[in-house]
Amino acid sequence: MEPVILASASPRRRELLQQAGISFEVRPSDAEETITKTEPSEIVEELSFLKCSDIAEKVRGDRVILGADTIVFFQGKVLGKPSTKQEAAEMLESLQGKTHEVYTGVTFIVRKGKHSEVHTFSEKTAVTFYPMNREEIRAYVESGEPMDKAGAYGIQGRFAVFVKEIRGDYNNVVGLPVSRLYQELKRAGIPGGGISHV
Ligand SMILES: Cc1cn([C@H]2C[C@H](O)[C@@H](COP(=O)(O)OP(=O)(O)OP(=O)(O)O)O2)c(=O)[nH]c1=O
Repeated sequence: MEPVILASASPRRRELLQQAGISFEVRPSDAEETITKTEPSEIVEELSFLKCSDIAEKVRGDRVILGADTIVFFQGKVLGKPSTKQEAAEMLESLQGKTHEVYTGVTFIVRKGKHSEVHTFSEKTAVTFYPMNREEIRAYVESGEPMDKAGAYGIQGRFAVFVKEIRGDYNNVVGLPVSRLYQELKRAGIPGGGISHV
């Protein structure tokens, strides 16, 4: 089978696919991320579809194209990637000491001849932070780690010391629920669930 085409610039998604043994090549999408939904699961599913279909339109042949999107959801608000350090600090100030949810939406399109099958799903993980003081928030923001991450933190980085508890798939927080993805690829009839046994 040809490698999966990953429609994402996220280094975390690359690492997770590598770890899972799913062979892939990268073709990031620059599709505009327009939201028409209100439910967090629908938002991430819609955005993952936008990224995936953007690349699916640009590639030829029988291929599997994969897109994903991650957001943080807290008290009815969607937190994406912060655009300034100030915004990052505000996000962390609101999340510290409390529990929020991380949603990742995944779409993969299976192209066979003239036919395309679209598969979309999302996963939710609840994450609880320990309380953080001003100095801890300031120092973390200064580390630069928050800026390319939804909710202004990376569970896989130095932020780990502030994570009290998680409920659900850890990899979903990092940006790609690989176990669910593997199950869905298998269910869709992708040989070996996309894992190459070479
Ligand atoms: C909550 C959290 C998010 N993130 C990351 C995962 C995603 O890369 C990012 C959310 O932004 P996304 O818009 O989902 O993805 P992206 O812009 O990085 O890549 P692309 O659109 O090309 O697919 O936040 C972490 O790395 N660790 C975390 O703990």
